[in-house]
Amino acid sequence: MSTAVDASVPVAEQEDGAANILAGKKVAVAFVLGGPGSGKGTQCSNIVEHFGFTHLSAGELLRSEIKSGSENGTMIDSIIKEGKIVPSEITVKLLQEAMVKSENDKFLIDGFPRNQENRLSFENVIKISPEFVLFFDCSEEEMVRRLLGRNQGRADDNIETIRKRFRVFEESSLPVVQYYDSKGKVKKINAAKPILEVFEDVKTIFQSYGPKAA
Ligand SMILES: Nc1ncnc2c1ncn2[C@@H]1O[C@H](COP(=O)(O)OP(=O)(O)O)[C@@H](O)[C@H]1O
Ligand SMILES: Nc1ccn([C@@H]2O[C@H](COP(=O)(O)OP(=O)(O)O)[C@@H](O)[C@H]2O)c(=O)n1
Ligand SMILES: [Mg+2]
Repeated sequence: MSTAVDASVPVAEQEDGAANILAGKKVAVAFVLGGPGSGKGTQCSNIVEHFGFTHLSAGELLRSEIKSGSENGTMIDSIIKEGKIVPSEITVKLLQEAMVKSENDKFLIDGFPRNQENRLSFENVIKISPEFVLFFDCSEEEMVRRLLGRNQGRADDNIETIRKRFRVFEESSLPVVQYYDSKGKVKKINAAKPILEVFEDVKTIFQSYGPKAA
């Protein structure tokens, strides 16, 4: 995979690999990872309210793509129903479009990167390193309970697909968390607690992070 600089994007003003330029502006990104049902979306909504980030959920972008009747929709739909991971070029393109369209310069990218291919594709195409990675740690038993009670009409919130998603999470997503941990970028949160208590810990991270995230 090429790591060459894309000439259409201004040369990045790297600050410790963290801030970067997207369509001419400096952009800060936090990745939000954790198993299915760990509370990523719930906490992202709270972070948006308190810290002014734009929330981009990779899963939501893919579900909108299905609904829009795009030519990839049928393929994405069957991958999600199998609990597998959609090819990175599709997901990264959707994220890139959403970031370019946004007026904001601070993004929470939720449910991404879900495997090493996702991570490398984002690095190569968008060329932004995350400021940090929030990792929501929760037991499978609790995550199953939450997913079966979520009631959002999702085609993948059934016990058969949930089991598959847990295996994909262990095999493909945890290595991404380990990769960022080796770079000292992971902020691990105990996500088994009630929503407001989890948010207290999330707040501490964003508050101590400094002006860019405040
Ligand atoms: N800390 C928590 N305790 C109990 N239920 C929670 C908690 N966080 C989220 N939930 C609920 O669990 C379900 C899954 O949460 P969600 O934020 O969609 O998780 P994810 O995006 O990680 O799959 C939702 O119904 C949500 O209201
Ligand atoms: N980076 C991503 C994110 C989601 N997805 C797909 O979308 C599904 C739902 O993702 P999600 O983030 O909305 O799911 P939750 O972890 O929030 O329950 C995943 O199980 C994958 O099939 C993907 O292929 N690649
Ligand atoms: Mg979610």
